[in-house]
Amino acid sequence: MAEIIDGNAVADDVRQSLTDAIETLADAGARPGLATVLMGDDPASETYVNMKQRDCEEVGIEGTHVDVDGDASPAQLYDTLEDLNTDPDVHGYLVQSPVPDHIDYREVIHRIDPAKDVDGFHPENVGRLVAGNDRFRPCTPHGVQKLLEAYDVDTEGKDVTIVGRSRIVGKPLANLLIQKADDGNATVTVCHSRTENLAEKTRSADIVIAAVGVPEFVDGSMIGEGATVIDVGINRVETDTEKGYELVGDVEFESAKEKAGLITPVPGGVGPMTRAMLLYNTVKAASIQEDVDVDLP
Ligand SMILES: NC(=O)C1=CN([C@@H]2O[C@H](COP(=O)(O)OP(=O)(O)OC[C@H]3O[C@@H](n4cnc5c(N)ncnc54)[C@H](OP(=O)(O)O)[C@@H]3O)[C@@H](O)[C@H]2O)C=CC1
Ligand SMILES: Nc1nc(=O)c2c([nH]1)NC[C@@H]1CN(c3ccc(C(=O)N[C@@H](CCC(=O)O)C(=O)O)cc3)C=[N+]21
Repeated sequence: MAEIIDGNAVADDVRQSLTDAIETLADAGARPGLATVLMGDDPASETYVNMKQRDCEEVGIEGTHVDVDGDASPAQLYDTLEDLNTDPDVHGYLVQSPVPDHIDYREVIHRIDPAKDVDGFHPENVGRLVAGNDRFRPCTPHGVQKLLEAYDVDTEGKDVTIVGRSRIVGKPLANLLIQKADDGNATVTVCHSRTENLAEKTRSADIVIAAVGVPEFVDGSMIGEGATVIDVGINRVETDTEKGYELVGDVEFESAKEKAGLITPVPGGVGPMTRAMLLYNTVKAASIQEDVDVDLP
């Protein structure tokens, strides 16, 4: 029976250690600023953006939010981005995905100043990461690394199987875990919808990371005895409850926890870490732009 990883507690620790860096910045007369941009009115996105703003308040980051009408033209959205690129009080910002169908998210990312790209999605930042010279690690992959570190799960020499090869989770995480670095040095297998014999690849792994977007895709039969299981998935499944939905991961928690040595829950696993690492990147962005050295956790 697995030990359950407490993502909220590790995220709290990250936030706590960031407050020292934020104080150092304050002593130098600088306050880190993060802006969130939300186009349209996707309810899940609204929840996340609100949480991100609350996180900012908690640690002393100046949070601002920009709502863009769901019917606005690409040019109108780009104007908003240009304003943020030139606003000296905004050290970092993100455009919450998904964006409406008439907007090309790739084009949006191109227009974000790479120095303010706290999601780490801009091609310049992706290239730097792949080259082993990262500036902003994407928040979810970085959060997974921090969770593993907090629970003393060494990745060096270990077999890691990632299910999912997305631009925002699977691919950058694979790149980070194969880096020649203390929090890398793993042997990584990346699975996707065309993978054959997927269960064999997860079953033989020391660490299984699920980022599939399919509720309960990975079950206990696909997990090796004692493995570490990281569930990145966040799926809203409709229920009869007052909220109307329940959050379900990409791992079938009940069967997986019987096999795993360590496992993340949903909610309370990777999600809070994603938000904590966004604050981390914002503090890093402010430190670079304000030319103030800070200690980052
Ligand atoms: N906790 C957090 O902070 C975050 C959570 N998420 C959650 O993580 C999950 C993944 O998100 P994201 O990476 O953006 O998802 P995407 O939909 O972009 O990618 C899903 C990946 O899973 C693969 N896949 C889908 N179905 C199967 C299948 N049947 N067998 C094998 N592989 C499959 C896809 O393969 P192919 O490439 O072949 O299509 C793709 O590579 C979602 O639940 C999302 O909500 C996302 C971001 C942050
Ligand atoms: N530009 C951009 N950057 C993102 O980082 C980004 C995005 N777009 N679009 C959507 C995904 C998803 N994502 C989550 C962040 C926090 C939680 C989170 O905090 N989850 C909590 C609970 C959330 C709840 O109660 O609804 C938990 O798992 O415990 C989840 C998911 C960031 N994303």
